[in-house]
Amino acid sequence: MYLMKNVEQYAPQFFPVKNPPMRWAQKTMIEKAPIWCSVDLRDGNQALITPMSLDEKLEFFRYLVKIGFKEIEIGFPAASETEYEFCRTLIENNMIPDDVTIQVLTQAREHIIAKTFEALKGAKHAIVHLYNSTSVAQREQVFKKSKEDIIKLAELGANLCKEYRAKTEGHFRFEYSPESFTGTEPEFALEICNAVLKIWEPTPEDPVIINLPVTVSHSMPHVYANQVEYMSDNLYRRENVIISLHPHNDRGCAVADSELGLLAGGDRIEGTLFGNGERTGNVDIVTLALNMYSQGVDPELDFSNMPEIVEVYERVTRMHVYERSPYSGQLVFAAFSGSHQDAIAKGMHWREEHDCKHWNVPYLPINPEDVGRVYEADVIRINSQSGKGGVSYLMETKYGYHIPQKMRESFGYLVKGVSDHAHKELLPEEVLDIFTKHYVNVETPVSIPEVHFVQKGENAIGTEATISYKGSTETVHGDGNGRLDAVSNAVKAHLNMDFSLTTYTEHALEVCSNSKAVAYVGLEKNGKTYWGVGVHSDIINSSISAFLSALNAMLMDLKK
Ligand SMILES: CC(=O)SCCNC(=O)CCNC(=O)[C@H](O)C(C)(C)COP(=O)(O)OP(=O)(O)OC[C@H]1O[C@@H](n2cnc3c(N)ncnc32)[C@H](O)[C@@H]1OP(=O)(O)O
Ligand SMILES: CC(C)C(=O)C(=O)O
Repeated sequence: MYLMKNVEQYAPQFFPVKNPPMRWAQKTMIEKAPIWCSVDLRDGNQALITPMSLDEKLEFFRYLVKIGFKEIEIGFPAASETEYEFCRTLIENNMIPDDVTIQVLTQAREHIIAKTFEALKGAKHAIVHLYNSTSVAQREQVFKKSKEDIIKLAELGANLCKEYRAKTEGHFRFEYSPESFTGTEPEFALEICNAVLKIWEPTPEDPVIINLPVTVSHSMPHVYANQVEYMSDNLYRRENVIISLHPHNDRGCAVADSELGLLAGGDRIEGTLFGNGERTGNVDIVTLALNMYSQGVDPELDFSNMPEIVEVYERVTRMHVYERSPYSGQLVFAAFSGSHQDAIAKGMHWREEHDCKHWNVPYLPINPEDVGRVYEADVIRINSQSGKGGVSYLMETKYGYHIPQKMRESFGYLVKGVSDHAHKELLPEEVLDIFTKHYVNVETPVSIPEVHFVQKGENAIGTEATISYKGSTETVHGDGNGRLDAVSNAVKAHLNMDFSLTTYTEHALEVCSNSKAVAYVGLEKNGKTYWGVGVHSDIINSSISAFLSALNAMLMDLKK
C-alpha cells in the first residue's frame, strides 16, 4: 500500500551511459578552480518574482566583478528592453574590465540572434551562448520535431551566429547548450553538439564552450558524471572545447553534480550566488568555491566579506539567504548545543597552544573569520541547549573572565535555566548580566564596608572588619594564614557558622582599557559549593568581595 497514491505515475527520466568507464570515481578532490561563469544576471534574474532593474543589475554586475568572476552571463538581450539596455549600458559606458568577458544568451531564431549581436555592438569581447532543447520530452511535446529537425535547428542557430559574428566587430566566442541535456539520450546529445562544433570548428585561439546543463535534475550525481565523461571522451576537437556544467538543483544535488562533473571532465561552472535560479535554483557557487577552499584549493573567488555579499544579494534580488545555506547562512557556524560548544572552545584553545598547520577545529569546517564572520556573535550562541563550555568560552573571549573549571558547571546551569524559562536565546550581554547579578560584588545580606589587616607573624595575619548584617553593624576580629582566611574566620565566628573555602583564583581583567582584578571564591557547606566573584581595582578588595558574594549566595540558599 503506497502512502502517496501517485507513485506509479513516475519513472526515471534519464538515460544512463552504457558501460561507463567511471575514471572520475578514482579521483577524490577537485585540484584546481574551474572557470567560473556567474549566471546570476540571466538565469538568476529570469527566475525572480520581480526581475532586477537596470540599476540593480549594474550594482550586482560590479559586485560580481569585485568577487573575481571573469565570465558573467549578463542576460538575454532579446528578452526585454531592460535586458537590452543593460548590455548597452555596460558597453557604452566602458564598464566591463578588460579581463572580464560578458556572455549573452540567445535562442536559435534569427530575429533573436540579430538582436543579440546588435546589443553586443562595440563590445571588445563576449561569449554568445546559443541553446535549443534536446530532451525527449521537449522534442515530443514542445518542438514536435524529430531528432534530425532538432539538429537542423541547432545548425541553423550555429550558422546564424557565425554569420552575425562575421558581420560584427569584436572578439566573440561561442557557447552551445543542448538544453535539457539530462533528459536527452547521451548519443543524441553528442551528435547534436558535434554537429554544432563542426560548424564552429574550434581552434586553440577560438575554443568553443559546450555547456552540459542539468536543466532539470533527473538522476543521482554519478549518472550525470558518467554523461559528462562520455561527452568529454567523444566530443569533436575536444582539445579545443571547454566543457561547461550548468546544474540546477531539483533533487538537491547541484553541488554534487558539479563536483562529480568536474572530476569527470568539466572545465567550467555556470552557477549563481547562493543558488538563485529557476525553481530550486542553479548550483550555489559560494558552496562550490568554499568546498574547494576548505580542502586547501584556491577557488580564485573572494568570499571574505560574506555579510556584505549577502546584504547586496538580498537587497537587489529580494531573495533571502537561508539560515542554513552552506558557508553563508546566518546559522551555519552557530553552535547552540553544549557538546558542540565545548568541543569548539577546546579546539580553539588547542590551536592557541599548538602549532597547527591546518584548520581542524571540531564542528567548524572552515574558520568563520575567513568569510568575515565573528566568533562571539556567530559561533557560540547561548540557549537552553548550551553548556558550561560554550558559556565560559563566551565569557572569556568577549568579556575576559577566566571562570575557574569548578565554577563553570554552576554558571552553565544557571544560564541554561534562564534561557529555558524565558524560552529564548540569550545574547552575550544578557549572559554577562546574569553573571554580574548573580556572582559579582554581591553585598546583601552581608556587607563589609571597612577592613584592616595587621601582620602577626610570617604566616599569620589579623583582621579587624566592620560587618553589616540584618540592620546592625559591628566590628569583628579574626586571624588566618592570609587576608582572606582571616576575614573568613572573623565572619564564621561572628555568624556562628561553618563552611570551607575550597576554591580561590584571581587574574587581571581588562575593562575598557582599565585593568581591574577579578577574584573567584568557592565556599563549601553541607557538600554544596557556593560561588562568588569580586571585581575591583585592588586585588585585596576583589578577593574579599568574591568571598562575600559566595557567602551571600550561601546565606540566601540557607534561608530558603
Ligand atoms: C533553460 C533556460 O533557462 S533557457 C532560457 C530561458 N529564458 C527565457 O526564456 C527568458 C527570456 N525569454 C523571453 O523573453 C522570450 O521567451 C523570448 C523574447 C526569447 C521569445 O519570446 P516569444 O517568441 O514571444 O515567446 P516564446 O518564448 O514563448 O517562444 C516560444 C517559441 O520559441 C521556440 N523556441 C524556444 N526555445 C527556442 C530555442 N532555444 N531555439 C529556437 N526556438 C526556440 C518554441 O518552440 C516556440 O516556438 P513556436 O512559436 O513555434 O511555438
Ligand atoms: C540555457 C541553459 C543553459 C539553461 O539555462 C539551462 O539549461 O538550465
